Amino acid sequence: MSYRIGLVGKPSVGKSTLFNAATMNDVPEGAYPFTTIDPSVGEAYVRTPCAAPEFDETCQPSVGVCEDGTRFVPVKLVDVAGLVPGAHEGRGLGNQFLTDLNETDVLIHVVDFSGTTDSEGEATEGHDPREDIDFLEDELDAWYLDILEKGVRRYADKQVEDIDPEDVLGEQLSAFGISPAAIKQTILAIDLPVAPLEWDGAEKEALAREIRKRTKPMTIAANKMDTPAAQDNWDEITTDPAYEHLEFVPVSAHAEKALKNAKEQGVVEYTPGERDFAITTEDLPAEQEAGLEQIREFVDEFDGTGVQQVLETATFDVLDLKAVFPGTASGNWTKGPFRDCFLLPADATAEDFAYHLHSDIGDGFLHGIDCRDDRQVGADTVLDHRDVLEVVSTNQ
Ligand SMILES: Nc1nc2c(ncn2[C@@H]2O[C@H](COP(=O)(O)OP(=O)(O)OP(=O)(O)O)[C@@H](O)[C@H]2O)c(=O)[nH]1
Repeated sequence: MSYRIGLVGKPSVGKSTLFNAATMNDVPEGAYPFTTIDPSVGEAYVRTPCAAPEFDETCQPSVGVCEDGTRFVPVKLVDVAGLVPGAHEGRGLGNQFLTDLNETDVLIHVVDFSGTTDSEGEATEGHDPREDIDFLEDELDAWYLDILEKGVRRYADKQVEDIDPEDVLGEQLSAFGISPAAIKQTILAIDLPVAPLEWDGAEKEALAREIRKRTKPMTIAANKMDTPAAQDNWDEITTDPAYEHLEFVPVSAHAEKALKNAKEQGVVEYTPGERDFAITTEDLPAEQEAGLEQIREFVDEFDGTGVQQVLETATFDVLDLKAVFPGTASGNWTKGPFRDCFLLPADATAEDFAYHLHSDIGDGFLHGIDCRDDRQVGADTVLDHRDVLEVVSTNQ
């Protein structure tokens, strides 16, 4: 399976610019594992240092690319259109928006930090980006609360059946991809009794918010950081204790798009995510050169355009995934070295990895081999980021 990162945000914050910049990659034709039919789903990449050089191998990626020892691992990026602003007028979030949202594993909320778009996406000045951050969180919480309350009512009706509360709530909340066990854990984590009929309004709200945070983790792309107003907002908001629970990444989607365009024209050499690029043409029009020099100042100050960085924050920090390479301890690569690199949950074990590679392995898993030191690895061993593992099974 491929993880899905959802891009959300009100109109005119730069969602399309970010989506296009992130999915516009010069990956060789045919390397795509799927063809894009839905224009709102694209392939983006997250970077991880390739393991092949440590093994004196030249990798042959089956998907994505490897540039100068940096592996670009595919993730799906979904432009979740239709965030309806103006909930204060009672409109709330659109149904399609909510349906699409449920298909994502993590969200990047694109926020216009320049404050030049109002809550409806119309041009303005001095709009406080905090309003947009609060709006989305509050709306999502209200949606979760609504479904949680339905679950509590169902539990009240079913009480005579001697059924566990988490099972009833789990069924009601199943679209959010949370198991009954995880619901119980969440209830206990915020010190509530596992007794829904005892919860008051504030307690239900707190639980809905906690379930939302766990099932729809979010990072903020502070976009349009190439403007002075955005930089002032950045200083204020990222030091505001009310927003400590969120990760913020400074982004200029514009700069990334411009660099990718220039790369496509053969005007610059640029590896996505790098804090530098080289102009390779001598007779650039003065205007374009000045534009690129402005971008150079930005990427130097902010350590890149932020587009790669926000994808990687969502993947590795917020969703807490790790990249694992299938390997061979003997050095006999039947299909070419280091073809694959997979993203797995933080708690994935050697056995989980075996199932990921061979869904038909059944109970044939014997053990793994850590290819760096040839050590045998048991089924329950939790893997580390960038492990290189051979799977040994009875099927071989
Ligand atoms: N200064 C600056 N402007 C940007 C940046 N990214 C996007 N913009 C501008 O913001 C405006 C809106 O960008 P879009 O990408 O169309 O925004 P959107 O969120 O997709 O808007 P909708 O399609 O209406 O949902 C355009 O004028 C962009 O050029 C950025 O990083 N910096």
